[in-house]
Amino acid sequence: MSMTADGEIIQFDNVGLRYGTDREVLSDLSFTLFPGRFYFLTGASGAGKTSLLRLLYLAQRPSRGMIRMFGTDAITMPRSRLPGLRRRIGVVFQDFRLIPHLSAFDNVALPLRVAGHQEKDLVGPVRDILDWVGLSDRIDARPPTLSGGEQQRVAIARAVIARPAMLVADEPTGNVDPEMALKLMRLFEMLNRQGTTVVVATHDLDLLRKVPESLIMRLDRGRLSDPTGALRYPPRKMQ
Ligand SMILES: Nc1ncnc2c1ncn2[C@@H]1O[C@H](COP(=O)(O)OP(=O)(O)OP(=O)(O)O)[C@@H](O)[C@H]1O
Repeated sequence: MSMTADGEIIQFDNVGLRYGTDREVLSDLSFTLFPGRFYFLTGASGAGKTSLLRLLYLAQRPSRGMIRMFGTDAITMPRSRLPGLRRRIGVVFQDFRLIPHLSAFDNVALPLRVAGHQEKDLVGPVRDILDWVGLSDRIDARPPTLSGGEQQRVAIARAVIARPAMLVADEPTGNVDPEMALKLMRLFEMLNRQGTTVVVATHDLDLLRKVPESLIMRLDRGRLSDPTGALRYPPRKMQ
């Protein structure tokens, strides 16, 4: 049974974001994300997708409004709680952001080492997850020697090695070919079926059709709409 099986995982209430003194790039965002669901965030370039994801993975504070995450008020909580909360969120970027001089193994092991896991305890899980993304024969390879699709699979393995409750991906298929994009979506779907809440930002509308059970959030110049009712969808019954 997942720790987050009940209630909401994330709640935004009247959230706004401006950078410096410019106009707001996100306005009046009120929505709830429920555990175990698969969300797409769509919208034109500049609509604010990356900004919203940065709020979701706690890389950015909003200028106004309330954000609750995993039952904690993310705005008023002491800063010392931030790392603990962040550890429950895995992040995948369009440009992979792997550490080039570390092997695939060491890139994936990093979150566990940072969290203080013993070497003897992490070798098995890291090998298993690299096997799961289909890279058991590239464990010692450094990122610059891997293809885009291989690098993105290392990045996905790194994002989920610590078993996050939520996986956030910002245009994860932007730098891979359509066939690999489909494979990556299948990995996200598999994680979702195991209970991970998934949020994928993309402007690729074809991708949305690849995950029929997904819920769609649309950003238009910083404002959200929900063509499929994603924002008020009830939690899926846990089996
Ligand atoms: N650090 C920043 N400082 C100032 N303005 C920013 C900053 N980051 C983003 N913006 C502005 O905020 C708006 C939304 O940008 P954001 O990157 O969130 O959109 P996006 O939907 O992800 O776009 P894209 O698909 O092109 O990446 C844009 O007008 C952008 O110029």
